[in-house]
Amino acid sequence: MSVHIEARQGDVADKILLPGDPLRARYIAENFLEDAQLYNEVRGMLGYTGYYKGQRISVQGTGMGMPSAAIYATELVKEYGVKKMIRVGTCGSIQKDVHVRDLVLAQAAATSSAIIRNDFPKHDFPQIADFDLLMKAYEVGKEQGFTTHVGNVLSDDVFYKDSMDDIFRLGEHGVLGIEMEAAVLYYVAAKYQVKALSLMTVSDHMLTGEETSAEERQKTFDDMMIVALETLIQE
Ligand SMILES: O=P(O)(O)O[C@H]1O[C@H](CO)[C@@H](O)[C@H]1O
Ligand SMILES: O=c1cc[nH]c(=O)[nH]1
Repeated sequence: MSVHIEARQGDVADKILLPGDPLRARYIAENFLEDAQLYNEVRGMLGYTGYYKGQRISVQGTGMGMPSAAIYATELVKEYGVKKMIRVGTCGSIQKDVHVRDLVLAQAAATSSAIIRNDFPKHDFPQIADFDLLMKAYEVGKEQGFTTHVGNVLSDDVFYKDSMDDIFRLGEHGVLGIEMEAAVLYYVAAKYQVKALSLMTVSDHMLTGEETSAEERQKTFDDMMIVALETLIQE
């Protein structure tokens, strides 16, 4: 057991998917994994281990925001020996040509979080994806015919913002979308020398207000899971 995960040693696979929403973890376990076993219910942050195409894979909810994601990523790596982590999340687009339902691969993540700045007050330490995971996910996305964008995202501490001015300025500097966890996932991976990648489905559009139906959203989530799972087993 670790502080926030009640799994026993060996219950968690060394390859893991990390959705923010614990119910997305359950959805993945029920729809993509064979023989999935629940290993965590502490705080309702569901975690499962099962098999995808014969390979042992886990899926663990991380909650919303960087403090929560950092807790789960750290315990998974330090206490359970996880080596490859892929976040399967959602983001809001801040680019005209990045549409709702597209897939965003976070090559890097800017952040407003103090977590990294507190550790490195004198350095701007870039948060980057593992190159092999990134390359493989891009290849899989293209092979599957999914609209796949690669670039910077913003991992923000604030969901309800008083002003979008800075966010849209980041868009003018090429940032593709905003979400709340990728940067710290990359930071934990760098700290403990493991591999991490963040994939996001665009759930809403901050510039155009573009929306999608629940059914379409579900289909796109499924596309993202295929990219993430195929990447985890091939890389
Ligand atoms: O859908 P998830 O993975 O939770 O990701 C996004 O959704 C949440 C905000 O609604 C934040 O966690 C953000 O990063
Ligand atoms: O707009 C959005 C959409 C998903 N996640 C966020 O953090 N913001």
